[in-house]
Amino acid sequence: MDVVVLGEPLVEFSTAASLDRADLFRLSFSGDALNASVAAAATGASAALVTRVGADEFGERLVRFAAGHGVDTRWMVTGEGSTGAYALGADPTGSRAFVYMRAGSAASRMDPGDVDRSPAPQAGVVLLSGVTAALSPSCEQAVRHAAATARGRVVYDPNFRSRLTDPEKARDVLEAVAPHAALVVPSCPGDSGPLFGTDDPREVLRACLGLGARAAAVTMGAEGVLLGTQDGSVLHVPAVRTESVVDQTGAGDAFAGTLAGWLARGADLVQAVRAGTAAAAISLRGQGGTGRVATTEEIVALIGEAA
Ligand SMILES: O=C(O)C(=O)C[C@H](O)[C@H](O)COP(=O)(O)O
Repeated sequence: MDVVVLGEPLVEFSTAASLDRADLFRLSFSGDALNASVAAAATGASAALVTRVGADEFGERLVRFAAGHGVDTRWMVTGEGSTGAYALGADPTGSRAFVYMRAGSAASRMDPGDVDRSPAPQAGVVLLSGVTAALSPSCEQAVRHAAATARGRVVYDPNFRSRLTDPEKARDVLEAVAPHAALVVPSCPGDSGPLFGTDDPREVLRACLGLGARAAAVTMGAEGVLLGTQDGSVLHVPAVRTESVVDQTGAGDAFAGTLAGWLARGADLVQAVRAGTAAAAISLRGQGGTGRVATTEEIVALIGEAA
């Protein structure tokens, strides 16, 4: 398997209105792990999502949705607990608001055994996230175990969510995973404040490398990506401009999933980051986490090179 993603797919109820007023929601499917695995599969890499869904209609639909996007669903198993869901809307300031309905969900019951039963240890790239680690203590163990047992490259997206965890716990997981990571992809701002106490991207980069990650790609939205490696090289990769921004949800996951797919297909780090920035820009054109998935042709047209 080229890419294995571990985490929780979610049913998504989204609206452009504010959550305290909206009465019509669009139903779709998201969650950081699903968004990333769909993006990885779209690169032409083989990509599996390792998770559990509930024995309910939404669980079945999530599996169908992932399969429809080319994700290998053999390790999306049915377990106790319900399928997780979230509502996405605008908050009063105009930025996005999330409400989670995922406590005790089937995916939150994953444990290190789910990793051992999956192709994660042998995969070319294993993509892990702070959201997955924050779901429950057993999920945190699964993330730590997946990082420690991966023979391929580990990519870690801290994806800090204050509604799921606190900075101290999130930093603990990051410190445990970073020494195993080929690449850490923190957002700045976003992950940077809670995890590193700074919104200076160069400091965030230094901190990630200081924790032992072989490379770090600090994502800065419209400011692009700051990519640095242990040999001291630092490169600024500009963002790909896009005019029609509908919704930013899932842009970070599209970045991570796409770069994981390109890395697994033999691209170097710089190419993979460039591909990720193109996929992130295209994802801004769709509503929700999977509303607009970039094709390889679109990515190649934007960055002028192929994996
Ligand atoms: O918050 C969670 O747990 C989710 O999984 C919901 C969203 O789909 C992702 O969070 C989007 O993540 P970004 O790519 O950073 O926009």
